[in-house]
Amino acid sequence: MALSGGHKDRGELRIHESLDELKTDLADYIAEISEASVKERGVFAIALSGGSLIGLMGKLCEAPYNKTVDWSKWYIFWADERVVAKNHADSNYKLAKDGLLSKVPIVPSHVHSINDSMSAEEAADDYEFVIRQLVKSRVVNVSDISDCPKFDLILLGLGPDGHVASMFPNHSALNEREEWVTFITDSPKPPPERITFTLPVINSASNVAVVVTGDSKAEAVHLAIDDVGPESSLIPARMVQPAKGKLVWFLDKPAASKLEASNLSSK
Ligand SMILES: O=C(O)[C@H](O)[C@@H](O)[C@H](O)[C@H](O)COP(=O)(O)O
Repeated sequence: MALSGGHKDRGELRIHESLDELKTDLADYIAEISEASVKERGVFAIALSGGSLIGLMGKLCEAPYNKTVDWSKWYIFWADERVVAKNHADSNYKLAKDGLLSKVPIVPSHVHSINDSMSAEEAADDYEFVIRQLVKSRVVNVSDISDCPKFDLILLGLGPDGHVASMFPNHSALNEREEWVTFITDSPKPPPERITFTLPVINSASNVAVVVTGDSKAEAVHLAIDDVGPESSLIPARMVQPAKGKLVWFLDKPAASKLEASNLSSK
């Protein structure tokens, strides 16, 4: 790793020399959390996002991870999903299936994608219901400080506008405190209809990783992590603050290029 660092409440920063190095570090990190969760709870509940994340997780399909990870214990969820058919090019489920899930021995019944035959509102309610049943049976752990689900790991990408999952700047979805899963019909990033985990769910996870590459994200990374004053408080990624869990940023050098040096140290 080129640089690492941390910020008092913005988590651990891992800045990588190359995409290859980032991909290896990300695969190691996910494999370690999977192993620890299976040891502690017998299962591993992971929530994915869309975008470049799935490609950056690609090493998990290769040796040694394809053989060493206990795939039979994985339960897959989506932190956000586009409300389109599962075989549509915009589907985050399809992206993950083609890029990851079809290449490793995950149990098909452990893959919890949204119901794609419903409206966005119905799909959000239905997905929350599914998660509630799995919290009851403890496939998904429960938070000890709220009634929220406590996913073992939630993986997020970051948009150039600072969005995470499908929570966009200045959108009312950011204020949702009751629901676990909400919906939007006016996403500024197409397609417009999406469902998304809410901040209470993201911030109840045991581990949250935000995976960001490329210089188009440098300003959003700076606003999400550095102490830059009031304008940054509206950045959705800055609202990712796990209450008791651990937050880690996986960055490449271009994405980290606007970070203040005081948060970093060479490795
Ligand atoms: O469904 C989505 O659109 C995503 O879940 C979204 O939140 C994504 O993670 C970011 O937009 C980053 O996407 P990129 O990594 O492709 O820029």
